Amino acid sequence: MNNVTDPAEVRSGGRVIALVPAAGRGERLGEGIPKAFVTLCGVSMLRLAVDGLIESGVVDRVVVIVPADRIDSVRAELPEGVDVVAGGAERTDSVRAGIAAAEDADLLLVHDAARALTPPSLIARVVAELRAGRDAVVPALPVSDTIKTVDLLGAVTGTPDRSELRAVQTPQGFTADLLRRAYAAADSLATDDAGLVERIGGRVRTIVGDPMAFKITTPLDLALARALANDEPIEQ
Ligand SMILES: Nc1ccn([C@@H]2O[C@H](COP(=O)(O)OP(=O)(O)OP(=O)(O)O)[C@@H](O)[C@H]2O)c(=O)n1
Ligand SMILES: C[C@](O)(CO)[C@H](O)COP(=O)(O)O
Repeated sequence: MNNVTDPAEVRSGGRVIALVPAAGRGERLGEGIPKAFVTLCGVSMLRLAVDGLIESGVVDRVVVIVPADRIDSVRAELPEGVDVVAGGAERTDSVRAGIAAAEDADLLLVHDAARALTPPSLIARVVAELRAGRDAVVPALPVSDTIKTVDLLGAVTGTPDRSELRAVQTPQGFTADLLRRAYAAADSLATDDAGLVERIGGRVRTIVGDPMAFKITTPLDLALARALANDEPIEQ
């Protein structure tokens, strides 16, 4: 086991473990099965996401987090060496389970099975930023719509300056120590892992994301992903 503690060594030779939360229900997709097991070109989103991480060449170990009743079938489907653990009710719970299983990590990536077409080059760029000295790195893209804040009745309460807004993607990368501290301090759920790091005062750096890393959430997203998976090589 690599047990690097020197910060410089963490950067240069530290062990990278990627967590792939895949225990969601996929209610917005509405396919009737957990989303990570919906297929593109006959391959599950989970398998595509794992393959992308492996193809990036920058990940030492992959831990997937799945519904408890899928553990055995996922072990059979995924390449040998990929670890499989049970998820929880919310994404934050599932990531927490993955962190517990990644005790030998120096650097942690948290990815979504739902971002099945993420190019390996994006994964490599996130790890390169961590190795260059960043503690928390998230891929992000400018938003193309105007974003409004609203109250519970739907009345508009504000229009944030769009130039300051970004839509963030995964994988999000962290030093393992920082992410563990963020999760230890978390007393409520977050919609992304960087949000928990922000809550403990961590500095999170964005890098330019990739449109192919979009999250397959709705039936329209799935139609787009299936069209892209048929028409394009997965690697960019
Ligand atoms: N309890 C949960 C909820 C989500 N996820 C994972 O987190 C990623 C992003 O979540 P999302 O896209 O919201 O997936 P679902 O929760 O499945 O979608 P929905 O909210 O529509 O049910 C997905 O890979 C999903 O499987 C998870 O591991 N455990
Ligand atoms: C983590 C995430 O993919 C970053 O954009 C996103 O916040 C997950 O949100 P979801 O509602 O759980 O899909």
